[in-house]
Amino acid sequence: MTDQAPTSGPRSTGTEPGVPSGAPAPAGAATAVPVIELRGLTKTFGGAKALDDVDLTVLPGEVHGLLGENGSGKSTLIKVLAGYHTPDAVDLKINGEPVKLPLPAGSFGDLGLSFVHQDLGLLRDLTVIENLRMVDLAQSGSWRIDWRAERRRAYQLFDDYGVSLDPHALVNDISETDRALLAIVRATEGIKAATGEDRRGLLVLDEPTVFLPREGTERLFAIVRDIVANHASVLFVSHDLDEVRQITDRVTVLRDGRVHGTVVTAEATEGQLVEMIIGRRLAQLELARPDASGRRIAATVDGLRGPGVRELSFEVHEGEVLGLTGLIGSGFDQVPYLLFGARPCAAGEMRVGDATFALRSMTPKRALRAGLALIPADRQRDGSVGSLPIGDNMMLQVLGDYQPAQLQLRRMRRKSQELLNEYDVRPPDPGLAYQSLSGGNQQKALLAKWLQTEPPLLLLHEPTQGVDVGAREQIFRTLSASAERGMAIVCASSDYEQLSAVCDRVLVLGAGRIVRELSGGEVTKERIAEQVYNSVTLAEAERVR
Ligand SMILES: Nc1ncnc2c1ncn2[C@@H]1O[C@H](COP(=O)(O)OP(=O)(O)OP(=O)(O)O)[C@@H](O)[C@H]1O
Repeated sequence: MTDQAPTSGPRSTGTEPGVPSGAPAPAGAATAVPVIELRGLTKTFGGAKALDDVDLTVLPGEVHGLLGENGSGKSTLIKVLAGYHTPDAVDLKINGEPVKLPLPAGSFGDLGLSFVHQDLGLLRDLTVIENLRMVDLAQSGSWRIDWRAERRRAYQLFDDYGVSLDPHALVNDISETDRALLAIVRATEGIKAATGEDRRGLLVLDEPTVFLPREGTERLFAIVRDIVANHASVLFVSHDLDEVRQITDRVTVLRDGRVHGTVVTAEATEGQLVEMIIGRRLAQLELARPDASGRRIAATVDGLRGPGVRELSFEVHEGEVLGLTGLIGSGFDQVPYLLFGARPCAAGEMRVGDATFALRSMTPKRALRAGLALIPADRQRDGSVGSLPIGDNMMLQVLGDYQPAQLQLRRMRRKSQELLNEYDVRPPDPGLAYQSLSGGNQQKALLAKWLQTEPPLLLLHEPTQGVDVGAREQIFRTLSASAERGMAIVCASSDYEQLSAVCDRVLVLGAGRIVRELSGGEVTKERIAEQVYNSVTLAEAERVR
């Protein structure tokens, strides 16, 4: 059975093939055979139903959004399609042909499916070019690889996509943004190769924009439009409703593993989509905090230089949330890692309280001792131990408060349970492996882990990426409350809505320097966006001056 969207809201199209009138109809789709027709998909993990009798139809030439709260089953659906999970039950047709799941490894490409998974699916110890060509080279059967020709092709390809990537760089050493772009280029090339002249295919993008600053998203959307113009389709998973409304034709909303409804995007307001996703409306978020500019300075950064950062000096007050933003390559996203000693920097000093640190010799250990905490964007790699239970992950940082640990296990478990409930991590079971949590729930657990330590200076990079609209608001409130208690927070983000919701002040970076400071009433989504777009000109003017 399929729940349907409220009748007073946007017109539900159910899950039947066919394009409703009023939708930006993909050419010829009304009569066309669906690219994907899923019926009755059910998947359980250890008795818990992650997907329950799900139907989904994606039409040719359509961008279809897949929405839902954290843990509602979106990635599981995608991993079933990719052959990673074996479903309990499903009927699947691809381009009208019945297909038996799970697909043998690697065979989804032959059926015209291509994926960008949430974790991007790249091998970090290999180079950019090896990741790009991995599958083709493995399947080519040739014993010799002409690396010079491969490099030429890679440069040409990156040029065509307007991305600047070094083919020989190790994937481990490139930025999160570049990794996302690489995965997108690889998958897009995959679908082009698979769909050829008139075969129809599906590019599946599971939260592809979380690592992409605004202009990266625009580049991705241009790629998506190009794909659907050529009659292939895209399944697009995102928590960003602006993006969803901009790029999708229809959306299907999952709630607790079941289809809540499928609607024509153009006929739904943002409020209606929110209500379909979380089952309630969001109240206007007002986080009025006292002005922190007169409070004591919590940290001063002087002359910071490092990869992407040319000369940066700023201070942050106790109780202040300071935002850092900019375009790709402006350096804003490097700052939290450089200050924490997680990436090597060339020069600079930081004063925290009474202590002064040469940033060149900063290490995470010293940073922690100085009262800093870092919540990185790449939670799977940098923020956690995936195979350990959620509870252990959350208590790692405060083990010292529970000594001897063998005798305090029950207290630790109680505390981690409390935190899971407070941060609405689902399922709230401290004994489950951290990696079995959905992406957004991992992020909530990570925030809980660090915020409980009440660090005097908290460094954040894209703190709500992958988090659903309801939980995101809860996180904004938590950050605001932490600041009110005196915590100084530095938040690097390209999410202007997030910055405007939580920040007292925002520094816009261009070419590694501060080009604009916004404070008070200037900290709005529109004003931040405007200044970021102007930052190239501002950075150039600054350089000439
Ligand atoms: N390998 C696994 N083992 C156990 N449970 C799992 C596993 N993978 C997913 N789950 C559970 O299945 C449910 C659906 O997870 P899924 O990752 O599909 O959610 P999602 O909608 O993609 O969420 P998000 O928006 O946070 O990425 C969650 O309760 C999750 O904990």
